[in-house]
Amino acid sequence: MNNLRELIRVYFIMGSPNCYKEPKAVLKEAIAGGITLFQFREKGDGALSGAEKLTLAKELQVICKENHIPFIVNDDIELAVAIGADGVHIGQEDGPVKTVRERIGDMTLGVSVHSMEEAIIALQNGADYFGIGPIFPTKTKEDAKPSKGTSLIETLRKNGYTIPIVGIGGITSENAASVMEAGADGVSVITAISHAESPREAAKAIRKNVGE
Ligand SMILES: Cc1ncsc1CCOP(=O)(O)O
Ligand SMILES: C=C1C=NC(C)=NC1=N
Ligand SMILES: [Mg+2]
Repeated sequence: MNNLRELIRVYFIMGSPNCYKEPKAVLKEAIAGGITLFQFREKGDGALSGAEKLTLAKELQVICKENHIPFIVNDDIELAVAIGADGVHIGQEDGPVKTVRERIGDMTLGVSVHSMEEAIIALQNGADYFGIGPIFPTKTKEDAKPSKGTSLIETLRKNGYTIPIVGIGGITSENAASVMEAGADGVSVITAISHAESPREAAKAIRKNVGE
């Protein structure tokens, strides 16, 4: 994916457990509201698996394709390769970055990092962007580490790391600007959009506050 730094500006992440309404409808509304990138993250209580997960992934991928929004898959490398996703996002527990990079070729590779050490190793092994968080408290990821604010983003930038960075965790239209001011290139959001009365209005409000 080219111009990844711009693409991660309003990075919506969602799976069926995060939606009150039909996931397809939520995604269409979020796209109408101005998200710039989408990640399919089918995880947590009630998450689909097997054929149902594959079907939903393909349905959401079609919606993204029709709207020229790149489609990223969380965790499930084999799914990403099988459907020709634009990229994958992995956490520290999803295996060595090097192994994943060898498996996916030049697909975009996002890595969650929680420390300078993890960031340096991920960068050396081929990460294209970092997901850093939780920035603010979140209930969405039950095994999330404690929220640590924007300190790691600021430290990376102070030390001259220019890799694209997206903040994640408890981000809303109210606090999104502070994540950008800390040096992030974008914000990743799940429930502020997926639980909104109007996902379109929620995405629009976030987009407005992170700059066009
Ligand atoms: C996947 C993930 N990683 C760190 S926090 C988080 C959940 C973010 O969800 P929300 O935007 O609803 O706080
Ligand atoms: C845990 C995560 C952190 N960051 C991003 C962008 N996606 C994730 N799934
Ligand atoms: Mg993971």
